Amino acid sequence: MNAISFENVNKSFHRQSALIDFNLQIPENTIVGVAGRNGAGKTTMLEIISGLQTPSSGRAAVYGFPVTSLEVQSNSIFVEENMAFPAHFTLGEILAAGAEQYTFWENAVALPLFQYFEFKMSAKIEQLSKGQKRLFQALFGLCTRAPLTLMDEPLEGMDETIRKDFMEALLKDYIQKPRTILISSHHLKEIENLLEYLLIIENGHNILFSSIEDLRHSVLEITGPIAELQQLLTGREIIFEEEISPGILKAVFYYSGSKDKFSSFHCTWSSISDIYTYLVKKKGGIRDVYHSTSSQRNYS
Ligand SMILES: Nc1ncnc2c1ncn2[C@@H]1O[C@H](COP(=O)(O)OP(=O)(O)OP(=O)(O)O)[C@@H](O)[C@H]1O
Repeated sequence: MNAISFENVNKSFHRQSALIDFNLQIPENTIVGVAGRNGAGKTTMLEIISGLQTPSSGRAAVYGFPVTSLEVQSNSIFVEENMAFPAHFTLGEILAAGAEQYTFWENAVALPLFQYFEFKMSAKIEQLSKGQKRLFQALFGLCTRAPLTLMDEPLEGMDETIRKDFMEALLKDYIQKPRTILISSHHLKEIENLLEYLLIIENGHNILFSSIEDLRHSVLEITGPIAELQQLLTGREIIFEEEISPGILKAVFYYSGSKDKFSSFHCTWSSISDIYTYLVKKKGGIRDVYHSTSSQRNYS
């Protein structure tokens, strides 16, 4: 069954389009990574699922229910930078409230987890550093074990060791209690081993939604003499190509067969984070900016 579906969703803020003809079906009980450049539309998509934003047109649903319905709201959690807790509560009181509010919360898991990360139950949210606050929000979201868990850049502000520990906790907790988790991040390389699916959003469009398993063997990087490669590449969907040295071409393209066919060339499957980079890469590069400014320099 699909946990989330978007049918032709458009969302604009005044004249700014954030999501355009957005279609998506996410199966239930999976961990999905949401990637995209700044301003791509990731937060807008998550806010629509959580009911914080309304589509300008089209339909978004969770298990077939409207996103703002009680069924959805009482079974989901949205972890994001502005996630607020009552300011006068201690951390211990916040956790007690979580245990009361969320059906699947288990103190036997939650309390040792907060203890491991050295949170003092007598402290208040305002006493936490920026990174500690983000960690507290993310752990709280994890401990709710809500059937639909949305996390918008939960790793931001956490130091490297905390990020690793948090991701390990997330994976272990998910194995104990499978649910649908969407996690947006600019650190795809760090989270890719957690993920079962990857969604890439570019300029408001869903440009890729695929299982990680399929993706690992779907994009080939091949390097060889241009004349020989050009023949092989005819008719293929090229994602990226560059003449890396005179007469030598590097090409990246979708391919679903055995790579043995290309064994006379240097040929590898693209990693998940490289596929992402190729798909969202701007034409040219920062090198071109400097090249054009130096050639336009006028000293007169
Ligand atoms: N409240 C708003 N008012 C006006 N424009 C908005 C608003 N929220 C988002 N936008 C615009 O919608 C587009 C998508 O923004 P969104 O925050 O969804 O991107 P994002 O992928 O989460 O970006 P980032 O990685 O930088 O957080 C951007 O062009 C942004 O300027």
